[in-house]
Amino acid sequence: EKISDPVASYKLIRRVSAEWSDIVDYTQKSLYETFQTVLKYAQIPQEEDLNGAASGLIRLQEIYKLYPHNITKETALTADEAYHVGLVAYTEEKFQLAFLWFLYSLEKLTEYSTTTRLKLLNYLHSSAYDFGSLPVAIYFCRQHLNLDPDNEDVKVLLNLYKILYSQRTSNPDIFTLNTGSSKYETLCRGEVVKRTSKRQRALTCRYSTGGGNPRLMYAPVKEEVEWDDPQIIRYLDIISDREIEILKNISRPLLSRSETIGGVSKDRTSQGVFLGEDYPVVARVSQRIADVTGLSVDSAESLFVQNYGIGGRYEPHYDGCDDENGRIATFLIYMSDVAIGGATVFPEVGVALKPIKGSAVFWYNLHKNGQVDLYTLHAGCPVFRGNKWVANKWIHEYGQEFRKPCSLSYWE
Ligand SMILES: O=C(O)CCC(=O)C(=O)O
Ligand SMILES: [Fe+2]
Repeated sequence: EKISDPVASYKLIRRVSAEWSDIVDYTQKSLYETFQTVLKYAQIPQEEDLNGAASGLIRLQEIYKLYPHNITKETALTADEAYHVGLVAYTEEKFQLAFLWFLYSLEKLTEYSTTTRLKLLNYLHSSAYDFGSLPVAIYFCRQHLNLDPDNEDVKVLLNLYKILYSQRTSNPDIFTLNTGSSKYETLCRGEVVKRTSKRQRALTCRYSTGGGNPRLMYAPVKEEVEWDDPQIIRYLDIISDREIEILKNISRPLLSRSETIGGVSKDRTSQGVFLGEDYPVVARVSQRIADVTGLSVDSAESLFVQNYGIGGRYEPHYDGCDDENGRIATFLIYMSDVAIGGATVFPEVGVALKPIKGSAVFWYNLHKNGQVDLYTLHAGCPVFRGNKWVANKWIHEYGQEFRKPCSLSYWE
């Protein structure tokens, strides 16, 4: 949480996961039982966590168009570390990034590295080949053969690459990254769509008492329209720094990997926990949500607190579904600022919402007729620098009959 540089964070995870097992081995021999118990239950990063961190770096590179040299500007990786990131990219079939990491590793190679030149050359030509860049594959294959002239397998490969090269016309440039061009990725990079002046005029702000709610009369909330259709409202200063600290402190020891409908997934790399109303601060936040939105929170889900680490993200999805008592609305509270990245984006409408600590955004996922509003597709962009904390309150249909009545039109 304290480390904001993604590469430094990767290195720390790597160090702890590697060195910890040495400490464990060493202390197995000790007689101190309590120490052993601590070791057994401590949550020390495992190989899976380390691979996850490498995968996070790769996702950041893809979205923000970062070469190994860009992302390691502040913190360099060693040849062994870069080799590991390359391997993870390779297993994810991201051959161009794998290639660039192997190349970086080659540059950083020293006599103390565990990784060898031979291994790297082997991966360099395979990843260039897999990417479709045959001249580069041939170049590194020749280098490989220079170093290991009797290797028959490599000779066969070199011939194969040559034959394929003579037959192929396309030759993609493996040294130049192309950014993902999906709307989601564009928005995450901050390439905002220009707004028409009519649209801009609709984006107003005001103090609101939630339609004369007694609890808000003396302390109206600051409300900003972030988008008009679907309406996305931002509430500023909706939660205090002290409440945020309490929520984080309650959540920290309880966090576990968030899931999607299909279970744990690469699409959603955050940790989360549902907090019950028996915590006074949670009950207070729920009441405030009910006050400002004018909706009932009786049928809502418990508050879901989430933390996103390196490259942590939630790929585009809908919160709502057509079920009876579906998630009619989302109230998303930002419990941290994020130095770079981590915006909530709506690719169908071209909106990017920056996390602002203490603020919240609110939108309806469902039309009045209960069907999903397809414009509410949204995503949490990868966190590039810093740490992102949010809390979600998903509000459901039951209980809103008189607060958000259906329309007379079936289509509305
Ligand atoms: O973290 C974000 O910005 C979005 C989170 C989200 O969409 C969700 O948890 O459903
Ligand atoms: Fe969502």
